[in-house]
Amino acid sequence: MNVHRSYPMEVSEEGIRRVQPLAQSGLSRVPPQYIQPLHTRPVFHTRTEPRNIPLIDLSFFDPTRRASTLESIASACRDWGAFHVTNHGVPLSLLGAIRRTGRAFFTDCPMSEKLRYACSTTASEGYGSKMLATSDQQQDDAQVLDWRDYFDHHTLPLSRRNPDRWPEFPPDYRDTVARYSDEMKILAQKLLALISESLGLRASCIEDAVGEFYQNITISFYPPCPEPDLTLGLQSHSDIGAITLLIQDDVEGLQVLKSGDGGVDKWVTVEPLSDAVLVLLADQTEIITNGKYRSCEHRAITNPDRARLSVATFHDPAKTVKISPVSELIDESSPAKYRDVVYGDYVLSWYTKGPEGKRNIDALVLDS
Ligand SMILES: O=C(O)CCC(=O)C(=O)O
Ligand SMILES: [Fe+2]
Repeated sequence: MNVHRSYPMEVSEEGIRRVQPLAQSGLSRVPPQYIQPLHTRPVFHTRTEPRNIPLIDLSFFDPTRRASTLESIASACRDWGAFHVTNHGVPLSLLGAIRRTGRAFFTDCPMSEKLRYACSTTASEGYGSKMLATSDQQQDDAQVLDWRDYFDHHTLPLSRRNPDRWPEFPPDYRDTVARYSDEMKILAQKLLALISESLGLRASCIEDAVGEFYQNITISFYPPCPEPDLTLGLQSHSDIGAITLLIQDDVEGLQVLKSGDGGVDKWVTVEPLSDAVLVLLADQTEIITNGKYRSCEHRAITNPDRARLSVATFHDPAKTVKISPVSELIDESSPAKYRDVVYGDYVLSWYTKGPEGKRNIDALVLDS
């Protein structure tokens, strides 16, 4: 059966299936390409033992609080690779504005208008949904699609920023994304400095290793899904750059993988906190810190009732930058654990092999 043709309504001109019209078509079962194999399906657990990721208040003024904040950052980075920050300096009205404008684009813009911004390759800017990577039907049948549409913006360096390629609706969309980009850059710098200091490094150490930020902002929209136990909004992955700053609306869905006692990993749902920003360490920070801090594996689950929105701001090195563990963290008793990698090669391998879990960074681990 040609499954592509059996759901004609939601396939756009360039052949990419958008999830939102599919969800709105009132189907009671998801098409087969969205069904996860048994081992990656979300297992719904009763929340008898709620566990929250660490919450760190960045408003320290006296030296004693600064020392304990650095200590909290160190343990959050070691144990989770993720933490919430409050009093982060980003105006709360701007967090509200980007959630509002992002949601308005997805819910109030007609599809014909959205498709003016359609992007057709995974790395390009614009309105997208996960695509089948090949034109080979058999191979396509083996792939699983995410229950998600998104808009990706190239925001920094300024030479990559062209707001004409972003939605015109709602009217403050472009200005909001540009202001949000600038604020997130400042916060990412502040956080990389604190993360460096929490390892006893000079404040600029990790930022120096990353170099000028290549920043992308992805607004993800997860429509309600009729079969949440069979699907994922976004498959499990770690982000490939240096540091990701994420906000969500009030609908739960993001989960982080927490390694537990006895080597048992558990998915923990990240509680939506409207004023907080979630920090996710990404793969290049794991390499730079020689594995002292690990990147955070995460995924998004779906729900049957409410659409969910998140805004992820990625800060990556330039493609030409060589990433390696910093010399300050290497000595005889703690040798380099990762081989050097040119960031562009890392990205290429990610797009070739796919994001599943953390297998890309695992390929760089040196034998001890
Ligand atoms: O929607 C979310 O909360 C996660 C988004 C994400 O992980 C990503 O875009 O890389
Ligand atoms: Fe991610």
